[in-house]
Amino acid sequence: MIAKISWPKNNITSEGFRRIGYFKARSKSKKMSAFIEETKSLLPRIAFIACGSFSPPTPMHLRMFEIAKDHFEMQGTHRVVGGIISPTHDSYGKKGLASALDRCAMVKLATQSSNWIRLSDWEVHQNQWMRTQAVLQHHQNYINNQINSGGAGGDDEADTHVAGWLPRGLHDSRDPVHLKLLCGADLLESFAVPGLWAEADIEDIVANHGLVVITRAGSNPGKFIFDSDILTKYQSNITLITNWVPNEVSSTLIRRLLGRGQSVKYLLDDLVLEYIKRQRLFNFKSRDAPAPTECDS
Ligand SMILES: Nc1ncnc2c1ncn2[C@@H]1O[C@H](COP(=O)(O)OP(=O)(O)OP(=O)(O)O)[C@@H](O)[C@H]1O
Ligand SMILES: NC(=O)c1ccc[n+]([C@@H]2O[C@H](COP(=O)(O)O)[C@@H](O)[C@H]2O)c1
Ligand SMILES: [Zn+2]
Repeated sequence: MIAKISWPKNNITSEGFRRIGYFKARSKSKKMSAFIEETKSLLPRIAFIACGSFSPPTPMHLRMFEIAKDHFEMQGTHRVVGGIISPTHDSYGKKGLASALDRCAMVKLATQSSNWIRLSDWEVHQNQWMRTQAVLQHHQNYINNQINSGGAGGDDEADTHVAGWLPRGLHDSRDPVHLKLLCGADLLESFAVPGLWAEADIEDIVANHGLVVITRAGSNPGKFIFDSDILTKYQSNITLITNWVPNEVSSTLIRRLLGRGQSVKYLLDDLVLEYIKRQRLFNFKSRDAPAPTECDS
């Protein structure tokens, strides 16, 4: 309990002076933290969007966001106000892609403990697979509309309900929020796969949005940027961040272990794992399950 402090009246004792000093120091440090908060609030606001399969979401997908947020906040250059996970459309058709419904449910569970990373299911609800540039543009436009209208709507999603992926505190100020694409180094390197990405999209992403790349084993993003004229040209818009605590977990490895009936506990969020077991995703085989009898076949 905090002791009640009686203020010295006329005859100020040495104890009184000590207390006055204490209050002065306290108000000084209060002023200082208010000053720091005010300074922070002047920094440009940014948010991240990660596009991928998330089949299933792994702790590394979430770590990417934390690593990126730490980076910008420690540099003291930006305020990170939100993180968005946007699973790709079912028609992306990649091997091992669970249904959008299941992937979205798993992302929701995986982000339950975060107060700033959220699911956007906009991409999966489109009629077809969307290019990443279009996904970025949609979310950026939606954020801009929300800010300009003070939260009163602005486009299709807002007409019915406010999108759940919008950063909390978006309306704390009218300052713009700049959305950057967050990815691992392997996604950056996929820019070089012939026919996979349109050059105009790559240029728009790096020139007008910005790219935040987290290192990943087996990739050399610094060299990849050096080797590309377009990426070198817009290098100032690409933030390359070294992950000093790498974890080579990947959705592919999780799917492989699950399919073999091996444990993935501690590699995956418990809630996500429960969901996978319940829905029997990824050929999940339980070693505890009774051996099939003749009647089962
Ligand atoms: N361990 C990791 N380190 C850095 N980035 C990662 C890591 N795992 C995934 N990412 C990034 O997360 C995003 C989504 O990736 P994706 O859904 O393909 O995950 P994945 O684990 O690579 O899955 P898969 O094995 O199915 O390819 C991509 O930008 C990818 O580079
Ligand atoms: N041209 C493009 O915009 C393009 C090409 C390939 C993949 N992608 C996206 O990149 C992400 C890659 O995810 P995976 O690493 O799981 O394949 C997905 O969100 C996919 O939609 C975009
Ligand atoms: Zn991948």
